[in-house]
Amino acid sequence: MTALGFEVRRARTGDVRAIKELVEPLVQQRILLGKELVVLFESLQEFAVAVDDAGEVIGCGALHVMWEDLGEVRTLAVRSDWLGRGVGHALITYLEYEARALGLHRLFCLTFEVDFFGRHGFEPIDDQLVVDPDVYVELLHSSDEGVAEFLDLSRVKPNTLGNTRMLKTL
Ligand SMILES: CC(=O)SCCNC(=O)CCNC(=O)[C@H](O)C(C)(C)COP(=O)(O)OP(=O)(O)OC[C@H]1O[C@@H](n2cnc3c(N)ncnc32)[C@H](O)[C@@H]1OP(=O)(O)O
Repeated sequence: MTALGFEVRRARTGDVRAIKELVEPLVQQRILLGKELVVLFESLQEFAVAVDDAGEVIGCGALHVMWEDLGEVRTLAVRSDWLGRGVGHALITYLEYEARALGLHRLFCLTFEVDFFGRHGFEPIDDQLVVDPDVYVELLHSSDEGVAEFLDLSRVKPNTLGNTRMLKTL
């Protein structure tokens, strides 16, 4: 038994289907960007999961490296029966630790959960460009949809409507 009834650990291949199941309703509500199973397997090393004492996945979150100093928190979700019990806090704490270990100094997120991220030190950045113009041009070469959202490209605008762009300095 763990003290809080759950623990956060690096994700394993055996967690991927549970992650997909956990995020699917949020994808349907357009809260999270949808990812096919193959994409989840391919980005497995980015993921952390929260598991209850029975080993069931009750939360997930991912850290995507975008540039030398810049990363993004992605796909943070907690199962509805576990909300408000510190699982989200534990996941974001884990991802921030990983970010620092990787040498990142800034974390971006695009979210409706402004209060939650605000309490964890993220601040809204509106339309502010947070990378130098030369880095912006480099990032345009990325085929990643999340990076396109970060760059606020017009083709992804339907995905980002109503979300708040936030940044935290680590
Ligand atoms: C970048 C992106 O991924 S954006 C997408 C973000 N995710 C979503 O929008 C999906 C839907 N939302 C969720 O899944 C969740 O609401 C999350 C992930 C945002 C937060 O997860 P939760 O596990 O509920 O967060 P957590 O329990 O840590 O904090 C929520 C509240 O519980 C309280 N809480 C209760 N117990 C604890 C505890 N032991 N430790 C910390 N906080 C606790 C917190 O104080 C907080 O209260 P507050 O909101 O009044 O400040």
